[in-house]
Amino acid sequence: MALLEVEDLVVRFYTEGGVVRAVDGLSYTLDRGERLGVVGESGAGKTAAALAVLGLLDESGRIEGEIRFDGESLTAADDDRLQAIRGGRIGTVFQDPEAALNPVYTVGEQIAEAVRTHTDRDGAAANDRAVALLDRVGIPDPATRADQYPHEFSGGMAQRALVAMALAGDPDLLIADEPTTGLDVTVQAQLLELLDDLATADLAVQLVSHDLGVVAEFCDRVLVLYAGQAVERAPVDDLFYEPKHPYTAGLLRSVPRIGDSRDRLSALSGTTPDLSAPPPGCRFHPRCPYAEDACTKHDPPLAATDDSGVHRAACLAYTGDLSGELTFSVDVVDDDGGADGGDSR
Ligand SMILES: Nc1ncnc2c1ncn2[C@@H]1O[C@H](COP(=O)(O)OP(=O)(O)OP(=O)(O)O)[C@@H](O)[C@H]1O
Repeated sequence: MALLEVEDLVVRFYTEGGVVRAVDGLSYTLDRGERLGVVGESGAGKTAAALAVLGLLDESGRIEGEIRFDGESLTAADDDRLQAIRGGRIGTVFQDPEAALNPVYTVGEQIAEAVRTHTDRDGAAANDRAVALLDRVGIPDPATRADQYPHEFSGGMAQRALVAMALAGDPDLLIADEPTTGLDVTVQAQLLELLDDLATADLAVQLVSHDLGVVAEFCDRVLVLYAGQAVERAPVDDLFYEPKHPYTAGLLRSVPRIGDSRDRLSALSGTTPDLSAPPPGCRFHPRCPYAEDACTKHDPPLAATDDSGVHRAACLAYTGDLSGELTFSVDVVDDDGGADGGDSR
């Protein structure tokens, strides 16, 4: 049984401008110890999907579908139960660590509070555990640091402290939403190294990121979202070296590369559609260079692109309904960081 099972998830926001279907029929699983990257442009529904799993959508958000964690339905769980799981068996790390810490309590107090809430440790044992967790996430002189306030921490240190807090309940799953965004490049790399060190057979990670480089480096499997739907799902190398969906290929071509003077902006033109009135058929068809008449009528399922079925893409090319062929080329980055000549298929 998978650790996390998401089945036909729909997230709707009720706004003055109409009903926004931020996530529309999303299904995926995450195994124990696995690292799943969730990528896509801004507005793809990455955060809404993560918040739905955590039961953290704001009041205008409504969920349909089924979410199971370790066999237990989270969609059927009451608020108390969800709160116990969240921060306990599912840890979270978000962007903007300074905003996530409370300025009036010391960092150690905040981590100790999470330890008290999610374990049976109390008093001095909880404080000791907080210091041990700060040590675990690589904060030097953790006992002194525990007594400091958030404003005394740099952005990178604050993010480490939040990772420590996320570990308070000894989670099986860490949901990290843009955890390195906003940190400077060196600090980003260090934080990724820390996550790499923590994510073992005992800790699965769902990493939400718009940064394809981060995902390529860290994840085992990748889920590509477009306009609230999964358009491609594959093991990380397959996805980056042999994307099967025109949107993924466009995303990869949009990544700027050192020494490459070609106009990358032409790689993916247009923007994410209005999710209160998405285009009919394949949602990507207005931006797709391969679109045919059929694409305006049929919403393609996430179909197998090979015999094994592990690499799936939602494109009519894989249901036999496209008369043309997909022949996109994708530059891959070789080990020394340069782009090679392109890999035409
Ligand atoms: N609280 C909300 N109320 C109304 N609409 C929302 C709300 N939160 C998200 N949305 C809408 O849902 C859609 C998906 O948003 P979401 O934040 O999940 O995208 P994302 O892929 O995480 O993008 P980003 O990278 O910008 O965070 C967008 O159209 C967004 O405007």
